[in-house]
Amino acid sequence: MKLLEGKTVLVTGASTGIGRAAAVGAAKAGADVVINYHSRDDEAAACVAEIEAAGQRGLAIKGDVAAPETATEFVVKAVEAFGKVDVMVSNAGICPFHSFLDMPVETVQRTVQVNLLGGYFMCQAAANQMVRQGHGGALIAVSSISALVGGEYQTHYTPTKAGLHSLMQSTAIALGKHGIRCNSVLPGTILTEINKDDLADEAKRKYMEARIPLGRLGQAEDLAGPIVFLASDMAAYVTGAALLVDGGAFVNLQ
Ligand SMILES: NC(=O)C1=CN([C@@H]2O[C@H](COP(=O)(O)OP(=O)(O)OC[C@H]3O[C@@H](n4cnc5c(N)ncnc54)[C@H](O)[C@@H]3O)[C@@H](O)[C@H]2O)C=CC1
Ligand SMILES: C[C@H](O)[C@@H]1OC(=O)[C@H](O)[C@@H]1O
Repeated sequence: MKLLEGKTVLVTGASTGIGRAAAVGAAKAGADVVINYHSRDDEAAACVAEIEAAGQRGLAIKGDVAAPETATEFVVKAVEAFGKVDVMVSNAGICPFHSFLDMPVETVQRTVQVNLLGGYFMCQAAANQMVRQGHGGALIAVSSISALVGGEYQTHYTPTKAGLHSLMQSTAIALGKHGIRCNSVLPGTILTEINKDDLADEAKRKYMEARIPLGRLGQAEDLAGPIVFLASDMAAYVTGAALLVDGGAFVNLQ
């Protein structure tokens, strides 16, 4: 029996990067998968094709996670299509690198709305559905190593990642009585579109690589296993936890 057989997994921001790897990983582990995506119809369709190639049902629903109604609609459409929601992977996020002293108000507001409030509304909508269903579930937030450390050009971003980590701790308490487990993954530096421009700087990329005991930057697929694990019954007694997936970067002080 596959780890996620019989489960319906929802993933936000899944047309690219970590979200897509999580969606495809969940399908390979036997889940039907519904993805949220913001704008890239072609990439969303390609993700659904990968889910179907793994032998599972897939569905893509467009929407901006910053709008609370997107979360309600996402869950309603997932239930209409596949009957239930067992897992919510709240992954959608942005990181427009910018210096602190002249940070535009709109950049701060949008980053908080997408990363933190988007995650909040998605997890809340999924949890309400899970409570109605009455057989538990799992919420997984894609937080970051940046929940634990700072970034000079990420003063608007790192608080949202700390916020998601904190959200999973509080929802673990609020939802434990309903059998809903709440955990976060804390990726290190993973090569995706979100940091393509930042890591185009060869010196920065080499510096980041040199800080990682496992000797390489991460790939989106490195997150699939940890997310599938936390979604699965193998993690039945894991809640309120945060799993670093960073090649050892966080512990590498000297
Ligand atoms: N790449 C990295 O080094 C790390 C990434 N993360 C987090 O992982 C998550 C995924 O990012 P990546 O896969 O790295 O980059 P990515 O840019 O490939 O993925 C982000 C996804 O979120 C979607 N998205 C953005 N705004 C949205 C909105 N308003 N509504 C719906 N979807 C929206 C994008 O369309 C994209 O598919 C983000 O939350 C990011 O903060 C965390 C730690 C490290
Ligand atoms: C986008 C950044 O490269 C990435 O985002 C994170 O959360 C990591 O800590 C990296 O800074």
